[in-house]
This record gives sequence, structure tokens and C-alpha cells, in this order.
Amino acid sequence: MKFLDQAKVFLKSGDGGPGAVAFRREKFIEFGGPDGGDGGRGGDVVIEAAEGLNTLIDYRYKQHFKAQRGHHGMGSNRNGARGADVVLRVPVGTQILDENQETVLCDLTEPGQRRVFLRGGDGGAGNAHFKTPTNRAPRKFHPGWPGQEQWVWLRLKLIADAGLLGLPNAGKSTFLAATTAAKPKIADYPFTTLTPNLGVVRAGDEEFVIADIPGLIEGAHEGHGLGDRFLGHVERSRILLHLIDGTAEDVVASYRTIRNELNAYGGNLADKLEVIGLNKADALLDEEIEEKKAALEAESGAEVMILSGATGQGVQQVLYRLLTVIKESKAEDPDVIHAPATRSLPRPPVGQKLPDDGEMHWDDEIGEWVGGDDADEAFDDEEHEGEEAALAEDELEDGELEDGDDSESDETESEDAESDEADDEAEDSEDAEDQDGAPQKDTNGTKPDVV
Ligand SMILES: Nc1nc2c(ncn2[C@@H]2O[C@H](COP(=O)(O)OP(=O)(O)OP(=O)(O)O)[C@@H](O)[C@H]2O)c(=O)[nH]1
Ligand SMILES: [Mg+2]
Repeated sequence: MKFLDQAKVFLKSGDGGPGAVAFRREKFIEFGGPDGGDGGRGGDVVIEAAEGLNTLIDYRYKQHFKAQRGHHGMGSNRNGARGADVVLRVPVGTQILDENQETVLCDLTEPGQRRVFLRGGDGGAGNAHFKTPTNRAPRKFHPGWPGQEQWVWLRLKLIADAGLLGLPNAGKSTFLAATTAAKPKIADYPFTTLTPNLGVVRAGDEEFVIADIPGLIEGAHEGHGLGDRFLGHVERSRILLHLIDGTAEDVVASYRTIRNELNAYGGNLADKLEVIGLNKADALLDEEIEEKKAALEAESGAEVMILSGATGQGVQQVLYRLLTVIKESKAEDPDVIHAPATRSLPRPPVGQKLPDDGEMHWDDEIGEWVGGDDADEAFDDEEHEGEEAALAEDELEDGELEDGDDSESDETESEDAESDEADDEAEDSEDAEDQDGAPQKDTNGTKPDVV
């Protein structure tokens, strides 16, 4: 399957369904009262990390993903159904970035991990919610809250334990083929490898994953060669295996070129643990090996290992070294997914009924709003105050239909309960002639009035 590691897609969660305007109509029951149900919540946009996927190629062909809108409420207090979610299946290691590709909004690193990325809009309240002592036949309803929409970039950063680095032709793919069951293309010309390959190394009971990426050349960070665009695929590895072609004239220059590109790339790549391997030892004389090893050790200040991917010489030692470091690193920090080079910020709330007060906060881990039970209550009270004010106005206007758009703070459950009670009291004490006419007129032979 063709490899693609970035794609731009448009996501939209479903709008909430509108509430219904309806009145109870039943034989022998006069003035049945409002019974319009609430609209259903819009579908969410869910992102799921699926095992067995290694490319984002599917997202080249389909770029727009919209969740279903919530169904509208109906008479007899029937609430609308929830809109269906839309689920994007992406490879493990996929990050979601905002449109300018700077901020990581979500990072899926575990197989099966699911995130609600955009939450569907809440359904609007039906007219049953707007019953008050003074307006017994409200024709008011809420049209539902809009869903969220966003253009985002999906970017795959493969997750491997060890990353292979080197100039083109250093023998990276040969090493991968020699140590794993992967079958990368190997040839005697630069840029044989055009997209990353993964392979699993099995050493006794242990196993780890190696990533082979296209070779880097000087100026890769400025876009030379294939650029440094594939470096992201080794960014999350625990260790780098830097292979140097032993047959090159100046191995120190080769080493420096790659180090400079790592520094220019930024992030944590240059600080990552590195094993340096002088490759193609089979094609070198012993003195040459000694000389080049010493020069490289002087430059890097670290031990240089001698190997040949083609003959297998020294390969086991290199694998053992990699495995030791990987195991140590896993013992220290089992879930480490090294910080991405890009910034990661919490996602701001959009188009939700939930409040944006200090106590509630967006938990990026679970992709939901969390915190402050108090915050919920505070919200209800606050909204209720708003509601009372709105009702006071209503009264003045003699129960006229209010525009749904103006009534953003008009429905909460507590408000409903309270106003119901208030209603009962009002029935006893009040002579509600004015209002009584209204339900009859509204319900006469009409179906539930849904917008
Ligand atoms: N003598 C010798 N030749 C090798 C060895 N490893 C690789 N080669 C040769 O070097 C050439 C390049 O090998 P690749 O494995 O394709 O190199 P690469 O680093 O993956 O190259 P790119 O994909 O272009 O970045 C091929 O002709 C290999 O046969 C080795 O250990 N000894
Ligand atoms: Mg290669």
C-alpha cells in the first residue's frame, strides 16, 4: 500500500437537532399543555488509532468527514435521536495538527485509542421546557447548538524503538533487511528508499521495532534531497542508529553532516541517545577501519561500532547494544513518546452548551470536558438567572414568541424542574384566563410544529 504520512481533512461534528413545539391533545383532557420533546445531540467526530494501518493514504481520496446532525424532537415529549458519529481510523502514531501545522491538537499513540475530537452540538429544548406560570402555552423552542468544524492536518509519526539514520547509500536498508523480515528496496544509488520502512527485530524472547528512513544530505532541513520531512518518523524512537558508510573518503564529514541536520531539525532529536556504526566493514582493510574508527571517536566522543550489514559482521553486537538501551529506557519510562517538535496546546471549546468557566477544563487525554461538579451547578444557576430575566421580558411582551437565536441561555434541566413546580402553585392560586385561550388555538388540528 502506498505510504502517505500527511493529509489535510475537513471535520465537522453534527449540529444538535431542534426542539419541538407541540401540545398534548387527548380526549377529555383540556389544555393539555406543551409537550414538545428536545432535539437529539449531533454526532461526534471520533478519531481512532487502528492497529495494522501504516499509512494515511485513505485520506488522500476522501477529505471531508461530517457527523450526522441530531434528530428533531417530537410531540408527546419524545426526544430526538442522537446523530451518528463519524469515526476516522488512523495508524497508531498519528497526530492531529491545526490548519497551520503548528499546534498538536491530539496524539494517538496506543492501538485502539479513541478520542472524541469534535463534539456534536447539543440538541435544543422543546417547548415543554419553556412552560412558566405566566406562559402556559409557549411556542418557544431552541433550534439546537451548532456542531464544530475545522480543517486539520493528520500527520503520521511512526513509532519505532530504534531509528536508522545516515547519508544515502550508507546501508540503512541493507541493515534493516539483514536484521528483520522487512524487504526494503536496496540499490547502489542514493535515495533508493523514498518512504520509511518498519521492521521487527527478534532477539530471543525480546523484540523491538526499527525504522529505516530515506537518507539525509547536507541542507536537508532546507529541503535538499528528500528534506528532513521523514525525520519525524524517528523522533519518537528511544535510540538512533547512525550508520556511516565506511567506504566514504571522509567519514568524519559524513558524521557531521547528519549531526548538523539533526541540530537544525530541532525538537529532541539531537539529544537522543545514539549508537554510531561504521558500516561496510567487509569492504575495508583493517588499518582503514582502525583509522576511521579513531577519527570518528575523536569527533563524537563516543564508542564507534564496526559492522557490515551485507556479511552480518558485528550486526549482533549492534542489535544487543540497541536492545540494552531500549530495555533500560522502557524500564525507566514505559510509555515514553518523546515530546514532539511541535507545540501541544489544549483545544479551545467551540459551539458547546458547556460553560467555559475556570473550573471546567478540556482534558485532552480523554477528549472531554472534565472538572467542577460545582461548575455545573453554578452554570445552571447562572443560566437560570438569565432565564428569569428573559421570562420577565416575555411577560411584558404578553407571551410573544421569542426568536430562537436570542435564547441561548434558555434551557437547562434544573430550570425545567423549578418552573414546573412554580407552575403547579400558580394553577392553584391564579386565575389564568389570559393564558388558557392560547393552547386551544395553538393545538387545534395542527401537527407538532417543528422548525
Ligand atoms: N560492501 C558492502 N556493501 C553494502 C553494505 N551495506 C550496504 N551495501 C551496499 O550499499 C548500497 C546502498 O545500500 P542501501 O541499503 O540501499 O543504502 P541506504 O542507506 O538504504 O540508501 P538510501 O535508501 O538511498 O538512503 C547497496 O548497493 C548495498 O548493496 C555492506 O555492509 N557492505
Ligand atoms: Mg534505503
